[in-house]
Order: sequence, then structure tokens, then C-alpha cells
Amino acid sequence: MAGSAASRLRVLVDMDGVLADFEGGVLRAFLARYPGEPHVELAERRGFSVREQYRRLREDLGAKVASVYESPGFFLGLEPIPGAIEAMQEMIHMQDTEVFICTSPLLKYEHCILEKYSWVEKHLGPEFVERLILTRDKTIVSADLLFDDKDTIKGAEPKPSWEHILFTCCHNKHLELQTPRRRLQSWADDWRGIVESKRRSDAEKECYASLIANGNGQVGNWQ
Ligand SMILES: O=c1ccn([C@@H]2O[C@H](COP(=O)(O)O)[C@@H](O)[C@H]2O)c(=O)[nH]1
Ligand SMILES: [Mg+2]
Repeated sequence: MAGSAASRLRVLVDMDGVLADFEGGVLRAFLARYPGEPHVELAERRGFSVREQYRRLREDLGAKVASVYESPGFFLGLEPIPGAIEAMQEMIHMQDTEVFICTSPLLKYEHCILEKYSWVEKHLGPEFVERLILTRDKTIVSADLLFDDKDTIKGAEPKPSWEHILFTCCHNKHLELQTPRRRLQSWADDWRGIVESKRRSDAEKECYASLIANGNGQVGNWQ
């Protein structure tokens, strides 16, 4: 287990698309700033990069949609994803569970970073400000689970310690996951079941490892 004490489960929860409604916020702000320009309905979103999909629609629209999420007030104004706040408040009080928010800031970070902190304080409170991790590379963060809407998460560490649970979002809902990858459809879905199944499988692995270490690891000798 990634948690320090043997039995603790560490859970990372992404922000954009999982706690904060980035996609809804982009569309709303784009329509307000560029009325009459072509846009992508949420039902038509494909692929993680909203900028790339708008660019494919028409070259200049990529920069226009980026200007929307790079503007002051954008990140702070995002609505919470339904059920996210309640789930986080419950998760932080779960026994033997450590929860952190793990989010990637924009490279154009002027407003994004400050507003991500403010959003967390406003919607989740100061105890979660202490639990906010900002990184461009989530693979080097050690944990048991990562709930994230990005379908492919790559970085310096080829074998991250966490299991990535794909959180369903408009841009990824059409993807078919290869076994054994798992999805969480929404915060109304069984996130508690995922947490508990991970806890069980980590405990089994630990038990097995200690049997091996003690020289009792033969098949049929596990009691
Ligand atoms: O087209 C896009 C869509 C999103 N972003 C930014 O990426 C990060 C997403 O962070 P996660 O931690 O993976 O949720 C966020 O800063 C978005 O604004 C982007 O750059 N381009
Ligand atoms: Mg995200």
C-alpha cells in the first residue's frame, strides 16, 4: 500500500472534470465570449483536449477556447460536479483512508493556481487546502487509487503506484476500457465499493508478501 502505515489507503482525486465542472464551464464561457462562433456541444466532445477539438473545427478556435480557460475568474467560477463535495467530505472521514486532491495546473498558471486553491477552500474548506497537490506529473505521486477523467496519464514513472479509475466525463464516455481498467460513472456510482475493494486487494497482497518473507509462501500454505 502507498499509505505510510501498513493498513492505510491513499486516494488521489483529480479536480477538473472530477470535482470541478471544467467542461461545462468552458462551454458556458465560450458561448458568452464568442456568441455566433461554432462550438462543440458537450454531447459531441471527444478526447481530453478541448483546445485540440476546437482547433480541428476551425484553426483559430483552439486559441479562442484556450483564452476562455486562461481568463481570470474561470477556475474559481467552476461549478462542483454533482455529488463531489459530499463524497469528499465522506471520504476524508473514512477510517484508515488518506485523501488528497491531485491536479495539473495550466502552464499559463497566473490565475489557475491561485484560483484552484481558492476553489478548494470555498467548496471543500481549509482541511482540503492542506491536501491539495499541484503537479504536471501525477505518475510520481505515490498512492493506491487515482480518480481522474483523463483517459491516459503518462509521466516520468512508467509504473505509477496507483490504480487509475477513469471518472466518466463527456470527453471519455465513449471509450471502451481494456480489462482490468475500472470506471466510476459519477459520484452517485459505487466509489465506496472501489475504495473498499482496493483496500481488500492491498491487504491480501501484504499478507502474501509477509508469508513469502517468512518462508511460508508455498501454495496451499496460506492461512
Ligand atoms: O484542452 C485542455 C483541457 C484541459 N487543460 C488543462 O489541463 C488541466 C487538467 O488537469 P487535470 O488535473 O488532468 O484535470 C487543467 O489545468 C486544464 O485547464 C488544457 O490545458 N487543455
Ligand atoms: Mg481532470
